[in-house]
Amino acid sequence: MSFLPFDQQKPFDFIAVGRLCIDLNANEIHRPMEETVTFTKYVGGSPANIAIGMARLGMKTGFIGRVADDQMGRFIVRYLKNNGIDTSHVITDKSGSVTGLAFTEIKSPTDCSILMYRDNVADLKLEPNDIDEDYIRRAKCLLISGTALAKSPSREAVFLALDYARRHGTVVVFDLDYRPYTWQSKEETAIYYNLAAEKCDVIIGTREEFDMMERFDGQRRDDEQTARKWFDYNAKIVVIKHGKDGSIAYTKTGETFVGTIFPANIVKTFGAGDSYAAGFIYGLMNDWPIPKAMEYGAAAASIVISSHSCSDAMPTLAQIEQFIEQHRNGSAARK
Ligand SMILES: Nc1ncnc2c1ncn2[C@@H]1O[C@H](COP(=O)(O)OP(=O)(O)O)[C@@H](O)[C@H]1O
Ligand SMILES: O=C(O)C[C@@H](O)[C@H](O)C(=O)COP(=O)(O)O
Repeated sequence: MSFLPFDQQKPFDFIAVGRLCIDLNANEIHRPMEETVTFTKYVGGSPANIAIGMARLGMKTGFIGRVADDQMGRFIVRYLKNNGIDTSHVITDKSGSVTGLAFTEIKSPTDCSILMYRDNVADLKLEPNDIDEDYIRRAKCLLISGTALAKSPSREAVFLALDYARRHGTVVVFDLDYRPYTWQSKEETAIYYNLAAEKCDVIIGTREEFDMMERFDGQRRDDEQTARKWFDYNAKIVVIKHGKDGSIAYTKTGETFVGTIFPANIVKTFGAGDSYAAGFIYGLMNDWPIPKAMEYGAAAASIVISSHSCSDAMPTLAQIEQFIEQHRNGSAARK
């Protein structure tokens, strides 16, 4: 059964809007940042990672965003192009902004953190004028990520993209992607996340991210109550991720699907959510049953957390299928 109206006539499968950054992942793992001296540079930023994941899975993918007018910005654009991603709407910001950097600290397979350098970053300079209505009209699916709502003018640009998507029947997926350090206040964060979520068809987030959105609601919701809230707006599917405890998906039509995980030789925990999103959205776009989409998301996540990078480790379809085959009895999504 089809949950979402992906318009097969549209030439682009997937367009992401928002953050294009750099990850600098510690080479000397299992030690604190203070003792780390070398890093490997990768393209990063949650929506960039998801777009790369979708392109690796064979989807015709584009990106709307701003990069700094520097070597890092050019590195990002080149990497996207090399991965077959359309960069016609990736704008070089000329205001003197810089590329956002995420230094990743890998203290142990379960104790990882990210040190972000995000002052005056190019990605948050995205303007409403950068949002091309026709480009969004030509996409089956638009991905927005919450961090792009943290500041103007990027915030207004995202809301405009949302309006264009709704006007033209482009399915909108919201990856909550909550990064506290990008925001000024808890109130502001919850307000803008909720305003955006009202307009989205699919909402994907961790329990903690949904808790942040519900902070001022005066009631504590369980996963099902959280999902139901969004079905009164535009959502058809809500996915709540629980790290190593898997994920749970709810549909507006009343189904619940529990997704378990695959084994992983964990190098670091970040990248799980982005790779899960790519595998899951790919499945939705192919009209698969939701448990199968969740299985591909979980497999992609295990592959990425078993690797050093997020973007560069995004698997192809063949890699996911081979991985699932190898771990056939290790995971299942059940109704
Ligand atoms: N330790 C783990 N082992 C195997 N799979 C994991 C592990 N942690 C996360 N995953 C997979 O990645 C998905 C998303 O992870 P989660 O940590 O909840 O998201 P995020 O990275 O956005 O915080 C999970 O639902 C699960 O499928
Ligand atoms: O999103 C960023 O700016 C950093 C990412 O590239 C990073 O590697 C990461 O945190 C991935 O996020 P996750 O998939 O939600 O763990």
